[in-house]
Amino acid sequence: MPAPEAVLVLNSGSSSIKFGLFDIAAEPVLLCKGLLDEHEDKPRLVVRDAAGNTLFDKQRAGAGADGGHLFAEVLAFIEDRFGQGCLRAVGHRIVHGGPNYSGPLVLTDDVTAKLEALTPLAPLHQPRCLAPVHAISAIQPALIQIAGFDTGFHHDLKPPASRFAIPGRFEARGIRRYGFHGLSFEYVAGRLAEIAPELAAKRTVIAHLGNGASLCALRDGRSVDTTMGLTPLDGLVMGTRCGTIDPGVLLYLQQHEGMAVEEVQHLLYHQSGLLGVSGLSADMRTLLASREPAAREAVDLFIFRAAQAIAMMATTLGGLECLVFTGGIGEHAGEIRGAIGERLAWLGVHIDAAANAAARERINGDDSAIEVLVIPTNEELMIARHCAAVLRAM
Ligand SMILES: Nc1ncnc2c1ncn2[C@@H]1O[C@H](COP(=O)(O)OP(=O)(O)O)[C@@H](O)[C@H]1O
Ligand SMILES: CC(=O)OP(=O)(O)O
Ligand SMILES: [Mg+2]
Repeated sequence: MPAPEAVLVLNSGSSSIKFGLFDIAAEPVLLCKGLLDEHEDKPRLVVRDAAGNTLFDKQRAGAGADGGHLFAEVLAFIEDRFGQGCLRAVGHRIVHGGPNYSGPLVLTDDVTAKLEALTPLAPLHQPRCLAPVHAISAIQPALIQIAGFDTGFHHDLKPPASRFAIPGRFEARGIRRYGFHGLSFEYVAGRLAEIAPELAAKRTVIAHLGNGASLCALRDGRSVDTTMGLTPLDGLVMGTRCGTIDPGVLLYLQQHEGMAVEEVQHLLYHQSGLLGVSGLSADMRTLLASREPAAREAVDLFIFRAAQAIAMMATTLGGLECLVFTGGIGEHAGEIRGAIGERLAWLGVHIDAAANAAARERINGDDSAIEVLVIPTNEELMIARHCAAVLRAM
């Protein structure tokens, strides 16, 4: 078998790095996927084939994370299995593109440095997205690396959706609403057009409910509003992030609770959201299984705020015809989808209990005024498509 023309895609999240290897000779096809877990004291590399069978699972004992070494192992595994020189490029999910970057592009040292300078706008994500870029260029300096931006899909967001109600001079300095999860929204919007072309032009809200969570309002398949802002801290309740909060709380904490700026940042990014409210876990599965009242309170707040925000997006769109759930919670937690649907019954949402429990693609009841779908996201495939386009243009 000839060596494939492959791209390795890295999706660096807040707790682990997912990756996919794609053959990009034609429409990208997944060759294998896996997980790089640098957390705790035993870095772990797991590789599975496209069907999910484990090809490689190695947990190395040893003190401290050693991310660079894990990347060397991934690259060696790929060459070993798929042939020397098969790798054309590495694609990365970069969370913040700032005002200057939206479409996929080749990461030069200059671009990487400019993206690094955006770290204050996504402190939880940006360093974790960029660390693999450095690690890989140290191992294989000649390998092309390509960025796909989470902010890119919202690039055309316009006022009033893009504006904060602060003086315009701040906007001129790039302090505006950007939005995130764009690779996921772009993939899901494309998939929606494939599986239900009649819905492609409908007023649609996509709910990406994962560890991070946000909504996107789509008109004619394009983003016209979203719940995240300058940073991925705004909007919905998330695993460890607070989402929308009275900005007066931040001032109060600093002025009257004696908290330093860094402590407030840590509180809002790492200790809030589902984890903060429940005092138990950031993981929706754990909370749904718990009998602790505080766990229930966290789940109820998540549902309340998600439903409120969907209605807000519907107002942007001047109505709602289609609602799509995606992300770890959106795809797997039927209880959460059902409860959000109940709170939106007044809007004409009716989720069919049996279809929802079975996580079918279409979960609305026949009498629902709004189509409700579950579409699994695939950020890695979206990045692979972007990489293929960049390589073709080179
Ligand atoms: N079967 C399930 N039931 C409820 N929640 C689930 C289920 N599977 C995954 N989740 C939740 O999905 C969230 C992680 O979402 P995911 O999109 O995978 O996160 P990430 O942003 O890290 O990619 C966690 O809160 C997890 O508990
Ligand atoms: C932007 C964002 O919130 O990403 P994640 O869901 O991976 O945390
Ligand atoms: Mg995610």
